[in-house]
Amino acid sequence: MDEEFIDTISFFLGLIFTEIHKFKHKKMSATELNLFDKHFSMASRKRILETKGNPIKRTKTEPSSDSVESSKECFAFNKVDSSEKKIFSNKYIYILPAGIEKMRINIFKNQITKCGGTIYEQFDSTVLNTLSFIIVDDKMDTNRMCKLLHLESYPTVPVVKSSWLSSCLREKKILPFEPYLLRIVESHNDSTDNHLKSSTKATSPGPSQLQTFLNKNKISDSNSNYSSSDEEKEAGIKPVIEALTNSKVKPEKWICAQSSKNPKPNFNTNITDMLEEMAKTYESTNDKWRAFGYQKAIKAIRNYPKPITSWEEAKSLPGVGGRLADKIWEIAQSGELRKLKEFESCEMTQVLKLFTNVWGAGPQTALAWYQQGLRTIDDLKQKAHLTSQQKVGVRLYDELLDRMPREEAGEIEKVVREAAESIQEGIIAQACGSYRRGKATCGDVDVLVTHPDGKSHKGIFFKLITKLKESGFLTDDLVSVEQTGNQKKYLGVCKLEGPNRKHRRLDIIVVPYSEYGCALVYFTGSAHFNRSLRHLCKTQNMSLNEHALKIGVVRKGADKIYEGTIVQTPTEESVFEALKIPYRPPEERDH
Ligand SMILES: Nc1ccn([C@H]2C[C@H](O)[C@@H](COP(=O)(O)OP(=O)(O)OP(=O)(O)O)O2)c(=O)n1
Ligand SMILES: [Mn+2]
Repeated sequence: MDEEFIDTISFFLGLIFTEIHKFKHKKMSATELNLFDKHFSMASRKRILETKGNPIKRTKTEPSSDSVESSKECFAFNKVDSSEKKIFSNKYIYILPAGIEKMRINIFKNQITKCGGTIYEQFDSTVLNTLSFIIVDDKMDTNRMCKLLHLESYPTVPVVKSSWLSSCLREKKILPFEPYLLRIVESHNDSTDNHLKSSTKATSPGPSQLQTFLNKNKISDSNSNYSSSDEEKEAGIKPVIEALTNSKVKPEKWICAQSSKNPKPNFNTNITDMLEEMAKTYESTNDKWRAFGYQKAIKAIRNYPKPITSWEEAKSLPGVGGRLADKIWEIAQSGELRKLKEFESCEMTQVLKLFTNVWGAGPQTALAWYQQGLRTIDDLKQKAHLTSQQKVGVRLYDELLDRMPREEAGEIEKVVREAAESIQEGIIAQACGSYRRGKATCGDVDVLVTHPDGKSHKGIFFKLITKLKESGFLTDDLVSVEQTGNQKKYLGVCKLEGPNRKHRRLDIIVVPYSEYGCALVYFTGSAHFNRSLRHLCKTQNMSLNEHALKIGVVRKGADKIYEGTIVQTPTEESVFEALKIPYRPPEERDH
């Protein structure tokens, strides 16, 4: 995907996160609850009778042994084997996936099946008669649920929030629906009846028993503002997006306008540490947007000038919605986060984290390995089908995860520089990345190579790599050559001579001198600093990447209609100048 496109999506997503609000739940009275339970128990008895011999197709999820195992841990299903507790026998369940993490859905499905229940993989109105209940995300509201399920009104089966299911699984019994039932949306104005009509689009001829009951008792919800009608939703979000699309960020309002040096103290490290762990977990389970949401919130919390002392304070931060505010508040109050503990005790999450740390393996590969029953790095070594990169990643697992002291990165830079100079006089070889930003430790070394005469860089790439291999410095290749335009990149592993040396990741990038200014900015980073520069560019009809800075770019939405023209930027300083921002030394770009 185009990086600019990702920037745009990330930016708007952040915005939308900020726009989402949570409203407090009102509870049903005991009488209301009794009526409700009575209705549902009657309805479900009737359904069970009806379903005998009913030909409607149901798909039963195959409980794969590993995921059942993992969920056993996730829900503390130990000691008593859950299979002995068939709490969902004769229950036909549909889980509306919107808003529930993929992994959680899989766990639910496996657990329900193990507890004797039947999962409907597909929903359409014909299965309604046979369903026992519908599970929805805790944040779901009635309008949205009806819309997603293509229902004209609240269905005649209980619609229950997923936390009810979690509690049932944990306690190994069917708990009362209260307070987990999804209720009909009520208006903010007083004319409840009117609103009920419009909000539920009560178009069904002769309202159902449930509908009548709800109307009579004026049951109200809760999350009404989160996602109401389409029109309301569009009216709320679209203008904000339009306003932002049209906005021009002035250079002085640029996201990274502050130097990263002497960063503000973080008054909420306990919170950001735990949320970081959550974000990492979501990354390893391929839940990119959730991970992004957490990262955005973490940034806001880091910048917050004092310890967070209330839920409202947490909720007021950019990027923090109600559910995240709940978590922040939970940490602030108790020093713990149940959800994180759940993750930590969940085998699958832990194994996915372990596997996504293998160089060359992403979340999908990690999941595939997990599904094959592999659990440890040794399992991978012995049983997995590995690419050549993953073989290196597995063999050097611990060493490649270890960050090196910056002094060692300096030594590696020196070896590459001396080899390059011995091939071509006057060559420039500069370690960029975290090393150039002055970080105390480096994950890898990113050496940028060029020649000021504008032509001698050509042909150096293969000579340099060969030389470093012959000397035994480069031990493994990950990507032998990756060509983008006029730049060539090598990704591999090196090891300095001497005792107690570890294998380290090394990238070597050879660029023409004409692209050196932009390449230096790009490979020095940080990645966040680069994103902020690209965002700034967009507001000035420019574009920036590792090759060039262009002006006069014409965009329509995420597309570039006109590519613009290259501005000569021979030095890093000239890039900043063209962007109309003051030069920022590398150590002040560590955002
Ligand atoms: N998605 C990315 C990845 C990298 N980069 C740029 C900025 C980084 O600073 C530089 C080097 O990438 P690294 O992944 O090596 O990151 P760092 O060197 O900053 O950190 P580390 O110490 O983890 O290597 O490339 C980027 O702009 N966007
Ligand atoms: Mn690096």
